[in-house]
Amino acid sequence: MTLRISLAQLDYTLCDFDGNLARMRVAIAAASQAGADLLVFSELCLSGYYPQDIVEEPDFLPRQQAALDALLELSRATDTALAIGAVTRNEGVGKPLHNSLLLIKRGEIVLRYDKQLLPTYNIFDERRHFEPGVNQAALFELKGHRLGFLICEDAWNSEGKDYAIDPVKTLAEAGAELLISINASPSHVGKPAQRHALFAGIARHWRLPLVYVNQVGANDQIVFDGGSFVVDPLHGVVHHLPLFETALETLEFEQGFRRQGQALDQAVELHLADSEFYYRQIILGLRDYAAKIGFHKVVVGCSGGIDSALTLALAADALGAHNVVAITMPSQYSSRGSVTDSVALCANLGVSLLEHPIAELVAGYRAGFAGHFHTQPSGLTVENLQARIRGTILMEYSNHFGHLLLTTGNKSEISVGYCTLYGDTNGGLNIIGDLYKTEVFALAAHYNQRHGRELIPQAIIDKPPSAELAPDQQDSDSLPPYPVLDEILKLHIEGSRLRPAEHAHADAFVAELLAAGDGALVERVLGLVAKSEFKRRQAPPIIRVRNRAFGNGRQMPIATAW
Ligand SMILES: Nc1ncnc2c1ncn2[C@@H]1O[C@H](COP(=O)(O)OP(=O)(O)OC[C@H]2O[C@@H]([n+]3cccc(C(=O)O)c3)[C@H](O)[C@@H]2O)[C@@H](O)[C@H]1O
Ligand SMILES: Nc1ncnc2c1ncn2[C@@H]1O[C@H](COP(=O)(O)OP(=O)(O)OP(=O)(O)O)[C@@H](O)[C@H]1O
Ligand SMILES: NC(=O)CC[C@H](N)C(=O)O
Repeated sequence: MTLRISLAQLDYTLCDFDGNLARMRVAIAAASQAGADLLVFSELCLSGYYPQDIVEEPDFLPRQQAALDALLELSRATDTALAIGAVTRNEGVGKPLHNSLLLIKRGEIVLRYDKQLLPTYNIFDERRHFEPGVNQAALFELKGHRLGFLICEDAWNSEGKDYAIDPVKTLAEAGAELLISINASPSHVGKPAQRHALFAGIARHWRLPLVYVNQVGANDQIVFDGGSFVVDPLHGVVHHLPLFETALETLEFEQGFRRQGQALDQAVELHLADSEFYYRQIILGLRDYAAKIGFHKVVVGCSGGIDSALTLALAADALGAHNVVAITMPSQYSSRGSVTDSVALCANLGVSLLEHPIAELVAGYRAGFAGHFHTQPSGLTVENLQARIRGTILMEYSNHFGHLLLTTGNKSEISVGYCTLYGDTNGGLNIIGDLYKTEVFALAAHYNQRHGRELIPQAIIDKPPSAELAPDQQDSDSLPPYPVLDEILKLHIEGSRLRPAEHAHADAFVAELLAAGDGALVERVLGLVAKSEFKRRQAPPIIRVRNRAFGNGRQMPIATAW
């Protein structure tokens, strides 16, 4: 018999139980209308993924229960069964909670399954809160189809993780005929293709079709790209929902999948060029961060350099140009281009630009120290003073107008600590902090291409990177050229987590440096990375776009002899 399955790819706000329930209610109405037998939501959909230590708050479970009760009530009015994710209580030994799947039909929970493989690596920390489920085949028969349920990491055993159990095997051997996987799978460059390859392999190996539902949207650093899909054992992934957008779609399943009566029997490829992927992930990341917190406008220091230009351009697309304010703060060391290029950039983007010069403030500060320093501060102290005065001015605009300050450091600078604490590191969110400087240039070029116009002036893209904190200063005075620095950093920070092609490239590049006797340079870079951990610990959250981002994806001590 034909089974109609709806896939609900929704954007949940963490612990907004009423709001999440309202989103689910709309999906239930649409799926019922479409005659769905089963509506599949994503992992932990009632609370959103991942509520972290909020799950330990005494009123977390009662508040989630109220939403669940309302959902059970809603489900009485429809024939559509609902597969949802929720935190449940563990009545046995171990951690007090489970990460569970509940199958709901006509007001009853007809199946409960507790996630068996709990990811605890990189950005994940599920073992901190949850006890794994015991080896259990979560089977349920619906319209003559034996469905087998999984929760996200349950299917990732084959990814070199070497878990002792394989929930997919358990289900296959117990006689599942169609696998249903609910997920909260964070996005980074290369991830959608990785998922397709993994799940196509599973479907082929076990000769089982599969439905994969992911959430979409951003929660702090983490962005979910959605991209839910269905897999046919012969053809691989035969259909996917859009990336970076909410969606609800109803498919038919009998021997294979059908969409609006058409058989889905062709493999579909999902390919976004890296720059476009970064663009879409960052836009969604900023938009959701601002919306979920309640910021409407952002403020950015505009130096006439590439980092602030790209930050402004992305912010203008994410929030609307009228919601972005740029501030130019020329000093005695600022090039003419610093202001003229800023004016051109902001005019192109339609962003308002305010001028707030700092020369007098710097002079006043320097004079104020002279008595105690027995000389006026100079060198690095004055470089940092300028950055801090700018950082303070930006925070004053943020305080006064209530705008979110976007900080503008890229991954290369953040890696080696080439930034001033309480200066240009000030801010509430960093949207380009997981892009190496070479990727910042590539994304700026892509941005212009995407808009069919040179919105970011070529003069900004072409100028040599400079902090402009001292006369004729260039980044290359203190750092190796960015194409060299970035390859060393990629290998050091991301290593085995790089995509194969990136890994091979960085590996060969660094091997060549070492063969050319540049071992000291590599050592210096590694030393700078280690020494600047204290700055990263105090830095604003970064929207994650690569597999290993700074933040809780790379947890390093500060006071270490390593
Ligand atoms: N392990 C540790 N734990 C806690 N605190 C530690 C610490 N080590 C140093 N510190 C503290 O940190 C201070 C040094 O850090 P900080 O004040 O930031 O200054 P610092 O790292 O010495 O200098 C900033 C560097 O960034 C460059 N910069 C600045 C601004 C923008 C750009 C750009 O192109 O974007 C580049 C600038 O040219 C300079 O080379 C020390 O005085 C000390 O107070
Ligand atoms: N003259 C300035 N006016 C306004 N903001 C500035 C100015 N100089 C620096 N900033 C702020 O400090 C950040 C660090 O800038 P800096 O020029 O030192 O180096 P950068 O990392 O090359 O960044 P960018 O490419 O944006 O210039 C800038 O992105 C900007 O937000
Ligand atoms: N929520 C999860 O279990 C996520 C882990 C999984 N490996 C993923 O990234 O897709």
